[in-house]
Amino acid sequence: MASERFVTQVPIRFAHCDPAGIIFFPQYLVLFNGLVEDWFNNALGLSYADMVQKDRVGLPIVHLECDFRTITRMGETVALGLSVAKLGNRSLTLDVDCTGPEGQLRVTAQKVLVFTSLQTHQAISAPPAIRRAIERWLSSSNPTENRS
Ligand SMILES: CC(C)(COP(=O)(O)OP(=O)(O)OC[C@H]1O[C@@H](n2cnc3c(N)ncnc32)[C@H](O)[C@@H]1OP(=O)(O)O)[C@@H](O)C(=O)NCCC(=O)NCCSC(=O)c1cc(O)c2ccccc2c1O
Repeated sequence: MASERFVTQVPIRFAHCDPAGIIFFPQYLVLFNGLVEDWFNNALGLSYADMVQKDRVGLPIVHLECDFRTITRMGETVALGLSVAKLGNRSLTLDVDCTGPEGQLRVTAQKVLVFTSLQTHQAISAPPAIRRAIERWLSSSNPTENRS
């Protein structure tokens, strides 16, 4: 699939870290979930809150692979990046990563998300408006740097 990429800068705070001042590993998963929300809101032009609260569409994770390569410390600002590996029928596979201020790769991960009905908690086809927005973003020529 196309290699369009969404990037956002995130300050690493006290609450992200263990007593050693190093980011605690589950926090990466929280940050990567926020990255998906930011991608919806700021790159796809879709409100993630509306998807969940109005449309009652869920996007739970069903598969995760993660490599932790270098530590990240409190006080650093890191870049979180996202690209679409595969847009399936009911699933969306995303490659996400975290890089340090000097561009060192800290974490790489691949996650598979599934569109669900929040009424039934069963898988559903990707809603057409979401599919169209992702396809439009994939075919656009400029990588998105989130500046919010
Ligand atoms: C999500 C499920 C209900 C899916 O059930 P099932 O796997 O039976 O569905 P299908 O067989 O139809 O498959 C759909 C689709 O997904 C692909 N797939 C399924 N499993 C995997 C896998 N392990 N690895 C790779 N791919 C998989 C499959 O190939 C199909 O792809 P197509 O593109 O071909 O259609 C069920 O799996 C389930 O309920 N799982 C538990 C999910 C869970 O509890 N996750 C962890 C916590 S939830 C969470 O973190 C979460 C995060 C959010 O951001 C949310 C946002 C909004 C609402 C809720 C959120 C949320 O709960």
